[in-house]
Amino acid sequence: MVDIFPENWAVLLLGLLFLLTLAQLLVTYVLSDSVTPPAGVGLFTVYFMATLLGWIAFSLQQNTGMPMAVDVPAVAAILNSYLLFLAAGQRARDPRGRIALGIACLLGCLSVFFLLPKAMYLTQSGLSGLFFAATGLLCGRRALSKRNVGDAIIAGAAALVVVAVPVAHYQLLVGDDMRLARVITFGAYVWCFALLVVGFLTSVLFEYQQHLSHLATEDPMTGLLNRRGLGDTLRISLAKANREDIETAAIMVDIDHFQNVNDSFGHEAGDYVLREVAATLDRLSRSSDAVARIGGEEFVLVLPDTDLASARVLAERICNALGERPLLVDQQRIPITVSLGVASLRGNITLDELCRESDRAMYLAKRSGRNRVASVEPNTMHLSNTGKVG
Ligand SMILES: Nc1nc2c(ncn2[C@@H]2O[C@H](COP(=O)(O)OP(=O)(O)OP(=O)(O)O)[C@@H](O)[C@H]2O)c(=O)[nH]1
Repeated sequence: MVDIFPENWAVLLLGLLFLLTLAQLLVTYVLSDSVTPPAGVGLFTVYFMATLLGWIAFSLQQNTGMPMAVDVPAVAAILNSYLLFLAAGQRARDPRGRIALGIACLLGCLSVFFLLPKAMYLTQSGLSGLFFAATGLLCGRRALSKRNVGDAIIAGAAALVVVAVPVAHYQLLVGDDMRLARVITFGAYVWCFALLVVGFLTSVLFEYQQHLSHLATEDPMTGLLNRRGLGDTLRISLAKANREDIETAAIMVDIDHFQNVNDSFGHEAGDYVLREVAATLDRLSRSSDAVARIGGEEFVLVLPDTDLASARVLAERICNALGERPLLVDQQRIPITVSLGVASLRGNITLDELCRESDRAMYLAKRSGRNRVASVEPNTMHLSNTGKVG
């Protein structure tokens, strides 16, 4: 037990923790430059830096016997564990408990001026255990909701301290062994800190990887699928449709004279129109349909297990919903209409074929005056007579 007493380990551990913190800071620095920096990255960075300073104060006190007017390491431990709770709350976007635990933290820090060492130790480790328990709850919940293993590691690290504190208190209060109590909490803090660094890095990198895979399959402006995402989403349902000879329909949607919107109202208004159209398509389609933006002002809906007549009904509904009243952007009314092409295929079909056929129908709608629905069946074409002149 002597070997792991703080006096012997502090300097060695300090080096290890310093390296871990450096690695964490490096990754944080790289990721914080991205458009959407990871949630809580600022407070977690402050926590890691502050904890390192706390370790330095601790090893100075232990190894040099430097006299300190107040128990600085104890205050640092209370403040740092509260900081960790704040960082976890920021990452989980859950501010609950900040004020109540903040008051507890303040009282704990002030108690350093009038408590004797034993009572001070119990107060400090008790409060730290409380803040770590709250951190563990926040990160555990986030790990479940986001399915992020990094948050689970952070929760596990916090649980280590939560378990160690009552064991240490027992050794002190029942066994009257202050030295053993301190060894237990010290060991738990060190392992916890190392696990926290690993957990935070894992959590952030895991999230970053998810973000990259979204970027590859999602249109960032509208939040709809992009071409690749559409292919990924439909792989299974198209394979099923081919195997069971089920009909699949597609609706190609193209905004009419969109260039005029950009020229007359500006690109920002144009982007707004794209987002509004995307939202309407998303709202009017079923959850089993796949909606994607596959070009500048071109969208496609793929409707599994849907025949041509049903797909036309949806297309007419979209045409009417978008054309019935102008969009309001910055007090300006922007009238828009769309041309829609509907196709339905069965047999051994591919996404490319569905897009090609619905595109053919959409061009028929454009050529026939826009703001209408046209459909194609193999070798046959139908033009909507419900389209309105915009
Ligand atoms: N604001 C904005 N405009 C875009 C975006 N992508 C493409 N565009 C614009 O969309 C317009 C497409 O113009 P065209 O292909 O000529 O089509 P159109 O003016 O809609 O004419 P028709 O399709 O024939 O009715 C161009 O002006 C592009 O600059 C985008 O992400 N944002």
